[in-house]
Amino acid sequence: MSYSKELETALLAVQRATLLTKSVYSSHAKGTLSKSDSSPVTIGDFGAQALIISSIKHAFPEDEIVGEEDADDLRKDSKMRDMIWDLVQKAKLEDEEAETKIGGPIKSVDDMLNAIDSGNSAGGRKGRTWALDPIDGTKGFLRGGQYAVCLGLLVDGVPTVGVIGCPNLPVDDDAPMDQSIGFDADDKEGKGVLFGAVKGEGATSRPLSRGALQEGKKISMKAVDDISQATFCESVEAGHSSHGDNAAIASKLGITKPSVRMDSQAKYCSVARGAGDIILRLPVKATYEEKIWDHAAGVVIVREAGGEVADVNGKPLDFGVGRTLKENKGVVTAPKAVLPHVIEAVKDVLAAKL
Ligand SMILES: Nc1ncnc2c1ncn2[C@@H]1O[C@H](COP(=O)(O)O)[C@@H](OP(=O)(O)O)[C@H]1O
Ligand SMILES: [Mg+2]
Ligand SMILES: [Mg+2]
Ligand SMILES: [Mg+2]
Repeated sequence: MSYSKELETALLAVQRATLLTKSVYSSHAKGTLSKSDSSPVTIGDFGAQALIISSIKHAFPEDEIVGEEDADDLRKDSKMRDMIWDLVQKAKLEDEEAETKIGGPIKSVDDMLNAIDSGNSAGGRKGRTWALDPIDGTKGFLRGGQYAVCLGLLVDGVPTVGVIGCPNLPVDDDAPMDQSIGFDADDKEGKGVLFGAVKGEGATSRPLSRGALQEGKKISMKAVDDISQATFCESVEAGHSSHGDNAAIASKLGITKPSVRMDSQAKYCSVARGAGDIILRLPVKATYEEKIWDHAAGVVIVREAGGEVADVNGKPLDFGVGRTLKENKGVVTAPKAVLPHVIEAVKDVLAAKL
């Protein structure tokens, strides 16, 4: 079946939400709270979740949504709630037809809080479920690094549509992947990319705009003939991915170039357009369960660009078991043809640690 309406809705919804996040990114007051797992959340995360869920509910009222955030803290904190309401009202696409397609503005504060809380689906194997990460890489967002607004559609547990907005990546698909950021609030610097993919139909990138969608261009991964020349990427945060294990695996593969460290699913987008080759996310803690919203959209984009993902044991990622990837450990991404080789190196390094 065709997913053209799903793709268009997701592209517009993510694009509108990036406008909100950009306004928070360039302001000093990010309204940061600490969540129960002591990870940060900002007014940008809440506002983006409200806008995207209201877009999905407008176009597909029956669909389930697994969103990272909930509104519990906001129901107790009127100052924070008012800051978010202000942001949400200002974030509008400058194209009436586009804005109408995603339902127009949210009507009231209660509707905004209810939208945020509609991301409470338990997920699962049956039916249509959107996995939403309103700001992925919140720590990068706070540090002035990369971050991404990520929305994936799972159909019977299978990642089927993926859309990611990366306001701080260069528009040029051939730009090298480095850590230079330099965000420009007036969009003068050629930064801000919107990636999209539908299972079986390929992946595209287009510049983020403030109105109607720009035209998309096909993207694809680079072929890796000599794995020792591959570029590998990993999280900036050592608490999210074991830099030591990642380095040992790279060395086993003969890779001598240092890793490129980047926050968020901007990593998936970068390798999907050939700016890097391999992503290593080796678990830091054996008990950590990866969240489906941290991977669903990126997995569709990377697969449609010629890549494949698996966990550290080479098992396919199972998105149909709830809000987390509890049947998997870690995530490894590479061009399809070389993934088995990378997984062998991962297994060797992990076995040597036992
Ligand atoms: N101990 C841990 N291991 C792996 N991932 C973790 C983690 N603690 C938090 N994360 C996840 O790492 C994500 C960011 O990934 P990256 O390091 O690639 O930027 C966070 O997403 P959010 O920023 O959306 O909360 C969070 O869900
Ligand atoms: Mg978070
Ligand atoms: Mg995330
Ligand atoms: Mg997040």
